[in-house]
Amino acid sequence: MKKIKTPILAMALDDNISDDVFESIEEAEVNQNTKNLLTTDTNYDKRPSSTGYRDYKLSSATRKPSDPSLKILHKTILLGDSGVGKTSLLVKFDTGKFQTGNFSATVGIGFTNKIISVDDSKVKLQIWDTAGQERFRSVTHAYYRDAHALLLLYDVTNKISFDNIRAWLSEIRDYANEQVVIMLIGNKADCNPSDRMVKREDGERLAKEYSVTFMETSAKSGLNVEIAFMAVARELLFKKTGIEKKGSFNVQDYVKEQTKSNCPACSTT
Ligand SMILES: Nc1nc2c(ncn2[C@@H]2O[C@H](COP(=O)(O)OP(=O)(O)OP(=O)(O)O)[C@@H](O)[C@H]2O)c(=O)[nH]1
Repeated sequence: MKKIKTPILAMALDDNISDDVFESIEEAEVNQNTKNLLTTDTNYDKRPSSTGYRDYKLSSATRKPSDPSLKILHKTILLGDSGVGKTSLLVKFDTGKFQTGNFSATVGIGFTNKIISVDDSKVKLQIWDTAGQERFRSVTHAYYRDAHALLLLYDVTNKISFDNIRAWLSEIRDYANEQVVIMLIGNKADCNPSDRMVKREDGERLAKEYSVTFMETSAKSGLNVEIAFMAVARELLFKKTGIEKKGSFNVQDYVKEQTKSNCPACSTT
């Protein structure tokens, strides 16, 4: 089995979220285009980073998943305009860190695997961080089709990034699977009230219109970051097993419940 290392594959250990590094290329489906984008674009820096962060994910380790259920990957993709905080959200979730003032646009696409414990099950999310810049759009489209979940971000301090959400949703309709789980995320909720350009209610309204789950997050403060990925993991697990187990799970109710204690300005639809 051929292995490929991408720059974003080392993980931080957590109570219920564990690491899983250097997954097989069969599962990862990293194609040659991606490899090229990850390694040859010299417009940004001599050492391009698929994550936008120069020194993120340079360590290496090899570990095989011992649990056979972990062979099932749930492909989750972060989407949204350049600069909305996709990489920051992933880095925060993965390492618990926020790197301020270190913005360099993501080049192409790269992934991180993360195993999330949901009750007595484990869900393996393969989280793809995409470049928000227009010039990479045709590359990222190719990844939508087999995605199980999409986290679509805008920046609450950037109205244009919010206005572009409709266009993103239309692209998703064109390229993604109908069953894909979509979560709309207003990031940078830590901002000063005077910098906020998109009201939470506007995000909620748009999410309702498209029947998708909504929440506000902050990669800087960590607000709702784990909840966002946990909600996706739970929803995907429910979609896979819910019918057999005759259980019921409503992702919107889950998010509402989980986020209500965080802060009054960060609840959900
Ligand atoms: N205040 C604040 N700043 C943030 C937050 N998330 C990201 N940023 C900042 O926003 C800038 C862009 O963040 P990135 O994570 O690189 O954005 P991106 O969406 O990955 O951008 P592309 O790679 O170009 O698609 C960086 O300077 C971050 O430090 C947040 O939650 N709060």
